[in-house]
Formats: sequence, structure tokens, C-alpha cells
Amino acid sequence: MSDTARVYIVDDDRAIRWVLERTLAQPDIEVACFERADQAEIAMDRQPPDVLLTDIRMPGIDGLDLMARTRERHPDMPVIVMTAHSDLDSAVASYQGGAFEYLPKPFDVDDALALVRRAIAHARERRTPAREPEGIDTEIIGEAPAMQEVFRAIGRLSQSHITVMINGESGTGKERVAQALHQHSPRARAPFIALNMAAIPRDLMESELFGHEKGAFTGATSQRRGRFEQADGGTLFLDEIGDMPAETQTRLLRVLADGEFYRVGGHTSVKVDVRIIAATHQNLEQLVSEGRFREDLYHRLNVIRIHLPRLAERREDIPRLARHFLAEAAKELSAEPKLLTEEAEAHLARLSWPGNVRQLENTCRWLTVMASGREILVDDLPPELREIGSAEMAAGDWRGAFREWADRALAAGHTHLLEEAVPDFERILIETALKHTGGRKGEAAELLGWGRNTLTRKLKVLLPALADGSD
Ligand SMILES: Nc1ncnc2c1ncn2[C@@H]1O[C@H](COP(=O)(O)OP(=O)(O)OP(=O)(O)O)[C@@H](O)[C@H]1O
Repeated sequence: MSDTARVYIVDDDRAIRWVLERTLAQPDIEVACFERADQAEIAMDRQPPDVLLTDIRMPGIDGLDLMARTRERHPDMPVIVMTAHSDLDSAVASYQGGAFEYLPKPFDVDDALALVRRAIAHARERRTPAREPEGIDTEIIGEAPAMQEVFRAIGRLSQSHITVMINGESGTGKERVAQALHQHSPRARAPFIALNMAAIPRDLMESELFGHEKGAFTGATSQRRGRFEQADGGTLFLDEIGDMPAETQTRLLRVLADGEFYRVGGHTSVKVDVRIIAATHQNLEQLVSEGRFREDLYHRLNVIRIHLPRLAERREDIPRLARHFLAEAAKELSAEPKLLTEEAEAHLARLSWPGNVRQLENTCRWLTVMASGREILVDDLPPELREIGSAEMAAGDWRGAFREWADRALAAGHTHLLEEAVPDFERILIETALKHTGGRKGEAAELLGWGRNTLTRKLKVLLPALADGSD
């Protein structure tokens, strides 16, 4: 890639295009603006940019569609979605669709430039096959027992070339762990190549993995090396392996057995030395039993297994992760790091985080841009994270958290756990009931299923400040 980065802007609003074009046009950034998504797509086919910046609401193809279509063709291209605050839901959806970031409107031009620069750096990093080991930042935060287990595994495997299977939900840090395994392996100086099976159209998968010869199919205008060749001597990280189509599974199995393959349309075999790390959020055993994943391939990949727990199962790590991400976001946006109030930190630690560590990271970026003061309060959180949802409660998360608490307390040598836990349990129920009744104790007692006298007695011990006075 040359030193000049190319950025495409798509927005039907002329004024926004004008502002962004002037802001982003820097000596090392070349900008092109488009009024409609289809125009941008034509240009992208001719010459893909390094970063795409698109509005959400546009006539014709809207920004989210454009992003989805772009990701199919250029899975590594960072896409920044611009959105008004009122469109927060679509912005959140854009994360789920894989957007790199979003830029809330109205935006500060310096923030916009900082964000685009970060996306450019990200695109470059993804495209540089050989990374110096010291260049990879694989700090993994984790004090939870399950994460300590992961660190031990990385340590134990550090002299090995063995195949590893990482499983865990989306956003739990599988790719980061794969990078760490590579970085701490004898292959550290060779390339680490990541490929997400879910992001590649089926018919391009084989050529993506194994490359193709010139003329192998329409559009194959030159020979291309696949990811296996790019990863020679290093590590190939196959993310979402459960999404690999059956015919590619067969081919992969053969390559793993023989250590050689043919490029699509090729007649000369290519030999490579590649360590495979695979990852999935799916239950591969089930896919095998349903006949959707080859059993022999499963056994070949599933030599050593590392499990990454959901973020909600390692809540004790949330405050440190949040502080880390706030510091990172501040650096990236050249802003002053925000601080979490104790209350906000405790709140974050109670949420269920279905998007796991990635969702926490995105939230911290959002807060760095959106929170008005230096200190972050619960009220500064995006609306969907302000309440501890009843769904989260119903999902039984508190029981999981509670079980972890008990585990930790026992591991730390505590005894008489009930004496610690029961008062907290009752206090929380009483406080919540009183909140619901606007402080009326008689009604609260009824909600709790206690007599009025019992509540009075409990209040004296548990919440003396609330004990005096009647309804
Ligand atoms: N323990 C951790 N410490 C610091 N950063 C982390 C940690 N875990 C994850 N991250 C960061 O969170 C983001 C999501 O992690 P990653 O991409 O590795 O998840 P993943 O499980 O591979 O997700 P997916 O399955 O969706 O690809 C990344 O930016 C990663 O750097």
C-alpha cells in the first residue's frame, strides 16, 4: 500500500460532504465524495478505498445495506457509519453488522479526523502480513480464574506448533488469544494471518484460502497467493470455522494431512508450513452430530481446546477492562481519558453484555465521545445500558454472578458465607421494593411477602437510615 490513504465518503447531504472533504483532505489522505451509495459501489469496484465513511439514512441503498454489501466484497475494509443521536438503535445494529466505528452527528471535525486516522491504521495493520512480534499489542486483561487458565495455556503452548481450537461467544477475545498464542510461539517472527469464514462469500472461499492461477475463473486476471501461502512459516487463524462449507472442509482436511495443495486452477502443488488456530462460537460437536461439520476435520482441529467465557461470567474483570478501553479510546481520539464514578463502574459490572468484551470496548469509545464531563455517571451511559434490564435478571445472570461470588469468597478462605450473603440479599430486595412503592413501607412489605413488623425489624438492622418514620 502506498503512503497515501484513500477515503470514500457517502452522504446525500452536500454540507456534510463539504465539511468532511475539507477536514479529511490531508497531505497523506485522498478523499472522494459520493452522493449515493450506488455511485460509491461503482467506484469501489474500480478502486477500493482504505476506509469507507457512510451516512445511514439515504435515499436508495442506505448506509447499513451499503456496509453489509461492502463487507462481503472487502471484509477487511473498515467502515465508519455516521449517524444522528436519534438513530442510536441503527447505530447499535451497525456494530452487530460489523461496522468499524460510528461517528455521531453532529460531530467535531477533529474527532472525525482522529477516527478516520485510526481506521486507516487499522486497515494497514490488517493488510500487513508479516508483523514484528513486538509490534503486536496482545495485552490480555483477565484476573478471573477462567482467564488465568487461558494464560496458563498460552504459556504451556509457547514452545509448540500444535493446532488449537478456541471457542467462545462472539466478542470474547478469541482473535486476541490467537494472536497471543502466535506471538508467544516459535513462529512469532513469521506472519499471523486471520480469516473469518463467516465474512467470505462461499464461492470465493477456496481462492481466498488457497489462491488461484491466472484465468482460473472469470475475474481471475492474475495469479493470487491465498492465505495459506501468506501464512507460510507462521499461523493461520480460521475464525468461525463452523461456517466453512462442506467442500472447503474436505479440501482443508487434505491440506492438513498432506501439507500441500493446489491453487484454484493450478497444476503444481504448493508446500506450506502453517500452524492452524481455529475458533468458533458454535457447538462443533453438535454440528458434527448433525452432519454439518466433518468429524475427521473436527478431530484434527480439536487437539487443544481453549474456552473463553462470556464477559458476564468474569464480571470481576469488567472494571479493569473498562478503564483500559477508556484509556485506549482517549489515546485514539487524542482526548483526555474519562473516569468512571464508582457507581457507574459497579453498574457496568452488573450488565449482561451480550456482545461481550467487544461491546464493552465499543461502549467505552462511545462514552469517550459522548459523555459531557470528565467523570462518567450512570446517566451518561447509552440509554439501552442505563437500566439493569428485567430480561437480564430473568435470564438468571444474577445467579451466575452470585455463584461466582461464592466461589471466589471460598477460594479466598471466607467462612460463614450466609452471614455475608443473606443481609445483602435482603437489603437489595427491600431497597428495590421501596423504590417501586415510592418509599411506602406497608406496600413494600406486601410486595416482599413479609408482615409490616418484619420489614420494620429488618430495616433497623439492614438499613437503619430508612427505619424511622412511617409511610
Ligand atoms: N481480555 C481482553 N483484554 C483486552 N482486550 C480484549 C480482551 N478480550 C477482547 N479484547 C478486545 O475486544 C475486542 C474483541 O475481541 P476479539 O476480536 O478477539 O473477539 P472474538 O471473540 O474474536 O470476536 P468474533 O468471534 O466476533 O470475531 C478486540 O478489540 C479485542 O482486542
